[in-house]
This record gives sequence, structure tokens and C-alpha cells, in this order.
Amino acid sequence: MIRVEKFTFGYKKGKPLYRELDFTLGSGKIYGLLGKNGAGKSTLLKNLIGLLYPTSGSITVNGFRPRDRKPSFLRTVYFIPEEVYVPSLTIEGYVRLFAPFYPSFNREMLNSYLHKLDVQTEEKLTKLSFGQQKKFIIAFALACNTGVLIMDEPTNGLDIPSKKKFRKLIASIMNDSRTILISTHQTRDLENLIDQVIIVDDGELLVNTPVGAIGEKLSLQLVETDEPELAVLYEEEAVRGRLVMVKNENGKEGKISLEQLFNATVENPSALKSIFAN
Ligand SMILES: Nc1ncnc2c1ncn2[C@@H]1O[C@H](COP(=O)(O)OP(=O)(O)OP(=O)(O)O)[C@@H](O)[C@H]1O
Repeated sequence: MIRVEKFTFGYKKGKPLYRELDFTLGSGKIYGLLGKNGAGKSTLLKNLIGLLYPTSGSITVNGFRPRDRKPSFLRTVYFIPEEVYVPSLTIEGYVRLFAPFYPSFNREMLNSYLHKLDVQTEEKLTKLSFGQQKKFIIAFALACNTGVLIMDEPTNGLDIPSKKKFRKLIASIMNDSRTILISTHQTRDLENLIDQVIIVDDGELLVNTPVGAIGEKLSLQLVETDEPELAVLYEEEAVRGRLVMVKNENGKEGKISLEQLFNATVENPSALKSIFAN
């Protein structure tokens, strides 16, 4: 369980990047964190694992204050940064050095995940390509079996088949006691994987909703002519006219992609915030 209360953070005094954010992330769910470039996704993730500290407000992760960086906390979380770093070691050497920090690390699981992600090598990790290094770190992170797993842009640098394997693997290791938070720009990489979507923009948390509830709140309509009475939140070209997103008032559920939700949110932040607040 991750609890964030009145979280305010800024790199410079008097210039907060986040202002009084409140949210809770429960166990047994995969959360997707979306936001424009520079919105502060990495900054938020780093605060959750104690690499940065809130200016004010509080964060607790499984009852620990991340900023204290207690060993008993660190063994329960794994953070994969956007740019991974691997030392000049073989897989064996890496496991000998880093696995002891994680009491639930499982070597058989690591072998299986490496096999599934197509990373097998006797060579030093530094000889692997960037994508292979990233896949190694993902496999290692999953094999650590931490209750909280936080990934910053994990699919960046992965080829198309690897993205699919990544999704399959994450879905397969999910259980009721785990909390997984993934930040991404690549909304299509997370489609059908995440349970709940969080969108941050301009220091605020605008949307925090189960993916299944998006179609209850918003709907898409195909329009051929201008319809001024429609309160359009977002629109895109379609083969026979325009596809417009409006507040769902008729109760009929439709399918809205994460990309469409994200585009609508950054184009109409206050409207979307208010729709998802209720
Ligand atoms: N160490 C730092 N010192 C000062 N400002 C920083 C630092 N790191 C990030 N920032 C600024 O904070 C803001 C948020 O950055 P952050 O990297 O968290 O955004 P992001 O949403 O992860 O971006 P992207 O999608 O481009 O990776 C940006 O304006 C960035 O310039």
C-alpha cells in the first residue's frame, strides 16, 4: 500500500512541481502513470522510493517512510529507472552481488524470466545491447519478488516482440499482495495490462481511475457535421467525419483507449479532472 498525503515537491524553493497531491495505491493492482514530458513522473517515482524527499506532506510505502531508506524498507521495493545501469559483471556475478539484498529473490524465477524475455548470455552484462540490459534488469527485478515494483518507462528501448513479452510477464507475476506502478508515454504498451490509470499534469493529479470506469464517464461519438450543442472534450479525424469525446450522459459504455483519455486530459485538464473527481 502506497499512501501519499498533501505531497508537495519542488526542485527549487518557491517553485513547486507538485502541490498537495493525495492518493492511495492498493495491493493487487497494476497502476499506469501518464503525463507529458516534464510533467514530473520520474520525480514522483523517485519520491516514492526515497531518492527524493517531499518538500511537505507525507509518503508511506507499506508503512515505511521512503526517505528514511531503511534496509527493511529497501528489501520490499524495486525501482527500475528509465536509464538502467549494469556493472561489468556476468549474470552470475550480478546475482551474487545484488540478490542477497532481497530475501525473496528466486533464482529459478530469474532463469525462467530471462528465458521468456530472450536474454541468455555467459558474457558480461556490459556487452549486451541497451534493450537486452533493460530486459535483464526487468527479469532480475521480478525475481526479487518485492511487494512494490516501480518502473519508469520500462518499455523504452524494447523491440515490439519484447514489449509483448513484457506485458505477458507482468500480467503473469501479478498477485494480490503486489503493487506495481509503471510510468510511460507509450500508452499502447500498457493497454490491456493496467488496472488503474493516473494522469499528472501541471503539478496536479487530474485522473486516478480504474480503466474499466473510463467508458462509464466518457463516450465517443461519430459526427459528420458541426454540432455546437455538444461539449466536446477531444476530437480526432475519422473515416466518415470526426470522432468526438464527450461526457457520458446516457449510461451506455463505449471503448476509449488510454491514448484518447490522455489526449483529452491534457487538452482539457479542468474538465477531465472534474469528471473523474465525481
Ligand atoms: N535534478 C533536477 N533538478 C532540477 N530540475 C529537475 C531535476 N530533474 C528534473 N527536473 C525538472 O522537473 C520537471 C519534471 O521532470 P521529470 O523528469 O520528473 O518529468 P517526467 O514526467 O518524468 O518527464 P519525461 O516524460 O520527459 O521523462 C522537469 O521540468 C525537469 O526539468
